[in-house]
Amino acid sequence: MPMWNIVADENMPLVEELFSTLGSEQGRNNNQIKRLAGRHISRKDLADADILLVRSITSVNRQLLEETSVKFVGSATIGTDHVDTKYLAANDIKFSSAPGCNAQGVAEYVLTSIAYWAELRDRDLSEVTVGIIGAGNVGSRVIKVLERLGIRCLVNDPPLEDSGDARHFVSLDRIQQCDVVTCHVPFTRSGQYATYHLVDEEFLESMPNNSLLINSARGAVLDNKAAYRVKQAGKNIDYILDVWEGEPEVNVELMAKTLIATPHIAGYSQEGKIRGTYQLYQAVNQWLGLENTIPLNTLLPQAPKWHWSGLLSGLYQSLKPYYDIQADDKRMRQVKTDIRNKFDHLRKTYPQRLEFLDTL
Ligand SMILES: NC(=O)c1ccc[n+]([C@@H]2O[C@H](COP(=O)([O-])OP(=O)(O)OC[C@H]3O[C@@H](n4cnc5c(N)ncnc54)[C@H](O)[C@@H]3O)[C@@H](O)[C@H]2O)c1
Ligand SMILES: O=C(O)[C@H](O)[C@H](O)COP(=O)(O)O
Repeated sequence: MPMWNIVADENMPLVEELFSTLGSEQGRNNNQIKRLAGRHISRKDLADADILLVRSITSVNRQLLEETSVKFVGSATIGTDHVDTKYLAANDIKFSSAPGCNAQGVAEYVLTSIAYWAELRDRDLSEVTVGIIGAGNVGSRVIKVLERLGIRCLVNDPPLEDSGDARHFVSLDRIQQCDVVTCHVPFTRSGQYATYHLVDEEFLESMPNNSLLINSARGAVLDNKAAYRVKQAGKNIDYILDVWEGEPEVNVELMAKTLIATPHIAGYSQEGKIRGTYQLYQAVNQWLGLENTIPLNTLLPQAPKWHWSGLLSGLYQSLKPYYDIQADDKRMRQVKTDIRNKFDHLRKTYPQRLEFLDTL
């Protein structure tokens, strides 16, 4: 008899290595692990499941979990907008996500994006100001990387500011005036700090000419239709977009107007995915009162690291051997038709990418 019935997204690495013998130190047998495509996990699949491990494409809610035996849900992601946490709490289902797991990958994506834009548009990064919206795990890391290179950053994060965080924050109006704006907020539809369409037509119109907007948070943080309209009306602004409103749908007209377009892979470093699964392994162990017998460092690849030189000129060319963001853009643009159905495939077959910045 298996000890635990586990259903896991097919795109999550190391689930077998970490979960199949979980509990075996207590004399229990192998657990049963069923791998499924995240977008198609159904209530039927979970009838006998104890543990459900998902990524961001599985909507976890009453519709999925009612009348199943699931007692633990883990999401190997930073974002949790696909999970109805209130429903889980009300039904005594333990929930855990993986805060910060792929923050480094996103920070490296943003750094490379800015370096690419600066090279293409002949901008001197020592004279550029970057506005960061959201200074949590990802935003803070972006700030650290940019400031270490001497790039000026301004930060907007009203929830942190209101909580008494001592860092210096600026208003959203001030962020709009920056040369580069990058979004690192969770997706929230309601409440005092809702981020739905936080970057709207008015915001984009207020940005200076020759500026850059990066969205690697969640698609609907940027009003995609407004972004298209603003560009179509002739505004001189560049977009680098990793996330899309209504994924796996992609607004192809907007995509045609982007400098870089990628299929929600900003955080897709190998290490980020491994950390995501590992954080769930830790959470399940804690839930069951078990020790973490497998150390994380035995699972992570040893990647070659980029040398911080402090030199801003030629930055993109020095980063490119470590992360080629143009290749990611090309993969997405090669999809000429029916991108909705090919979006998940692009993500599933994403080439291995390793983190190149050493400890910050
Ligand atoms: N593209 C990707 O591959 C990828 C990878 C990782 C995370 N993400 C997205 O990035 C988001 C941020 O990740 P994180 O780890 O930094 O999350 P986090 O929770 O650590 O930080 C989010 C920050 O945003 C702030 N915030 C909330 N509402 C705000 C508002 N209205 N205006 C300004 N700031 C606001 C919060 O106070 C917090 O400091 C995630 O929720 C996820 O949606 C995307
Ligand atoms: O929130 C996150 O952690 C990221 O958006 C994550 O990389 C999304 O990847 P997915 O779970 O869809 O594979």
